[in-house]
Amino acid sequence: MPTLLELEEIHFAYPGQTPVLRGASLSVAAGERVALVGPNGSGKSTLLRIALGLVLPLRGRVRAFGQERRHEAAFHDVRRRIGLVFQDPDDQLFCPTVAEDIAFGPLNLGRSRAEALRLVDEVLDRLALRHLRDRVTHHLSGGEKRLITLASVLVMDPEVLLLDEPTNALDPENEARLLEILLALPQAIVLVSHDAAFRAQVTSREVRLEKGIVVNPS
Ligand SMILES: Nc1ncnc2c1ncn2[C@@H]1O[C@H](COP(=O)(O)OP(=O)(O)OP(=O)(O)O)[C@@H](O)[C@H]1O
Repeated sequence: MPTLLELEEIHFAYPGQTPVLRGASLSVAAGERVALVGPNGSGKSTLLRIALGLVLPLRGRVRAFGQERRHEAAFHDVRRRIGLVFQDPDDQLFCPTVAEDIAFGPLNLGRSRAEALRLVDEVLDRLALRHLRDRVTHHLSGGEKRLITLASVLVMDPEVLLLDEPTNALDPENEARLLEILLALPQAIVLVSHDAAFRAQVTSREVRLEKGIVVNPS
């Protein structure tokens, strides 16, 4: 299977802080399901953000879909093809209504309003969330927001899904539904989750971020 995403020897420090990543490497092949684990604050979310160019590494290389990506412009294509479900839905949802939030990506890609709204309805039906379509986004519950962030990513039909604690705030029924949805998807997945049972069901390989580098558990 072709390698879709390759992070090589990534070094990163937030301004004024000790380095969080000190040579972390991770590669993801088409269709692969990888769990990224590690203690709180070990840099898992940071590594996902680096994959999309939301923060730029101090050293190291990001290769996506066969090309090295260094500058903001080179990441636009990456963000269309790799979808990140943020740990905090409030970082992702910013439109007045659910439908507008989900339509934002397709509209941004130049789809017509009618076409974007058709895609919104399609993804909401797929996730059994049609009843939330016209709700005010910031009035949704934590779990509902999380499911809508997933919808806003799936509507773009990305080739790779990066999921940062996707089960946070989900009740058992919605967690089971999320699991069913993920298992039915063809995409490669990188899953950050502290929930070992959920990881075991979704992923087939586990890597650990420890002291700034990715190690494979023995
Ligand atoms: N925007 C930021 N500015 C400064 N420091 C940050 C910022 N974002 C994260 N950090 C710090 O960088 C470190 C790594 O954070 P990160 O969120 O990547 O860890 P994580 O492994 O995803 O943690 P968790 O398991 O708690 O979600 C932490 O010490 C965090 O406090």
